[in-house]
Amino acid sequence: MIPLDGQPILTAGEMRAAEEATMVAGTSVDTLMERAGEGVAVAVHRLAAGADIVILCGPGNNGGDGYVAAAALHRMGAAVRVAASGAPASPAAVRAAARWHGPVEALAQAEPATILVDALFGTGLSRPLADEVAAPLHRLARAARLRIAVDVPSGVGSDDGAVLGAATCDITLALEAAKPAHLLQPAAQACGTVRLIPIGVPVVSHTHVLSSPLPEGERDMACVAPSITLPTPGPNSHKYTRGMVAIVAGGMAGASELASIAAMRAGAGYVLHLGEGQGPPHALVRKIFSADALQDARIGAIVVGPGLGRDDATRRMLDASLAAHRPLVIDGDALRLIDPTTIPAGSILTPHGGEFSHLFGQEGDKITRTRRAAAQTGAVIVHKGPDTVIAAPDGRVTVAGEGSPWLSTAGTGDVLAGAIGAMRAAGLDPFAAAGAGVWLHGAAARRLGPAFIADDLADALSAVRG
Ligand SMILES: NC(=O)C1=CN([C@@H]2O[C@H](COP(=O)(O)OP(=O)(O)OC[C@H]3O[C@@H](n4cnc5c(N)ncnc54)[C@H](O)[C@@H]3O)[C@@H](O)[C@H]2O)[C@@H](O)CC1
Ligand SMILES: Nc1ncnc2c1ncn2[C@@H]1O[C@H](COP(=O)(O)OP(=O)(O)O)[C@@H](O)[C@H]1O
Ligand SMILES: [K+]
Repeated sequence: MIPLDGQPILTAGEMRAAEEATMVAGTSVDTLMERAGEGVAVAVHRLAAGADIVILCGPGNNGGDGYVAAAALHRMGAAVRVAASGAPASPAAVRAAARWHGPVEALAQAEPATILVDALFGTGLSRPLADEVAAPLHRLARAARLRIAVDVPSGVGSDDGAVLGAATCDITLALEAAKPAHLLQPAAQACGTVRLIPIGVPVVSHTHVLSSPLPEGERDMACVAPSITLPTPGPNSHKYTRGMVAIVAGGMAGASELASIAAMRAGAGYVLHLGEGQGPPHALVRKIFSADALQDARIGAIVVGPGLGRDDATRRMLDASLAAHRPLVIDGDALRLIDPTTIPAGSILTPHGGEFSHLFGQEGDKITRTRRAAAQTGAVIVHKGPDTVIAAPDGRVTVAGEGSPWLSTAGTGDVLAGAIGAMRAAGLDPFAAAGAGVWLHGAAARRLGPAFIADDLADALSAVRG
């Protein structure tokens, strides 16, 4: 069982194409189903620790995996039963079902078990679950102590993360690759903890789960997405090579203060706070805002938008920021003021859902929408939320799975903007800087645990810098 960190994410269509290519290369669908079912059985056997198991099998290949797993668990000596929503329909599922020699209970009358394995529908689900399937699924899920989904919980939209009747599971065993539903809400919540079971289908994708930073030596050995890097000072570093970040302050001073402190704590060598105000930290360099102050060629990133306000004066500050021709992180109010056709290529935009819809509309799933917005603007888009999607104009996407729901507190977005500014000013390209900032932000939140405030989060960035 492999964690999702850095793994490719494939849509149902991409997964089918990868599976077909594997079959053309000589591996039969039965072999793939065998590997899937055996892998699921090994994991379930370990998780069940001797408790009784009921496997719910659907009509397609997800159900086929269930029958294979049931036969394998029986061979392992587990107390396993099968309940089916109907007869197997796909040819491979028919062959798999023939290998299960025990009784098959009707789903509607199935007795509960301590361990529920949900193999009703996988990536092939094409419409919401009918009541006659959803009702017994939920009844059996409520009665079980542990709920394990095969590939995806039955009743989620694999590509868009919609919930179409699924019962919430504790563990999802994803076959070969992550699917968007494992990361995108609300389906991700129905998945519980997601672990991968490899089944020997080579997969490539432009979409990956955001990976943790890996130490230098381990990078080539890990067969995952390019890992993120956190820029670290060397013996010859000085404050400007570590990155100078200018933060444009506006009417709501606290927000830009948070961004400034976050930039410092994320590792910037020099943070220039352009606005009124005084007080600690003493290392923060404060200057009144002027267009001239943004002309300093050493500035490696300008963060504009946190607490900026939306009046004519702040619009001029945004215009001056755009005219400075320095790398930009555009957040908050600046996302409401900006004309999307004037966004300089190479900028990083950090919209939450509302800001994103205002700029780019709402059509399509979150990954597709974000990728399209990046291609349209030439900017890296960090589409925030419990399932933050980061898209580059060239089509690369990473999705951050593990945040912390405690991030849903005022000011945490300002902290993120500052952290990304620090990464960009240190020389990372916009996509890498966005990924590094989002990772630092999530890691700091997880470290803090419950009920922190944005000020704590900014401070905690130092501790997860590594
Ligand atoms: N992609 C791969 O490499 C592999 C995939 N396998 C499994 O195959 C699954 C995909 O299999 P399928 O494409 O057969 O699809 P599913 O098994 O997910 O379900 C498709 C079947 O359910 C029906 N159906 C769809 N929505 C329904 C609804 N709401 N109510 C009632 N019936 C509905 C369809 O008409 C079809 O008969 C994966 O999730 C995975 O578990 C494995 O068997 C092995 C390898
Ligand atoms: N439920 C949640 N789970 C995980 N992360 C969340 C959740 N809610 C918000 N976040 C994260 O918290 C930050 C909030 O940013 P934003 O909405 O701009 O807030 P603010 O403007 O108050 O700073 C974003 O990084 C977002 O991804
Ligand atoms: K399933």
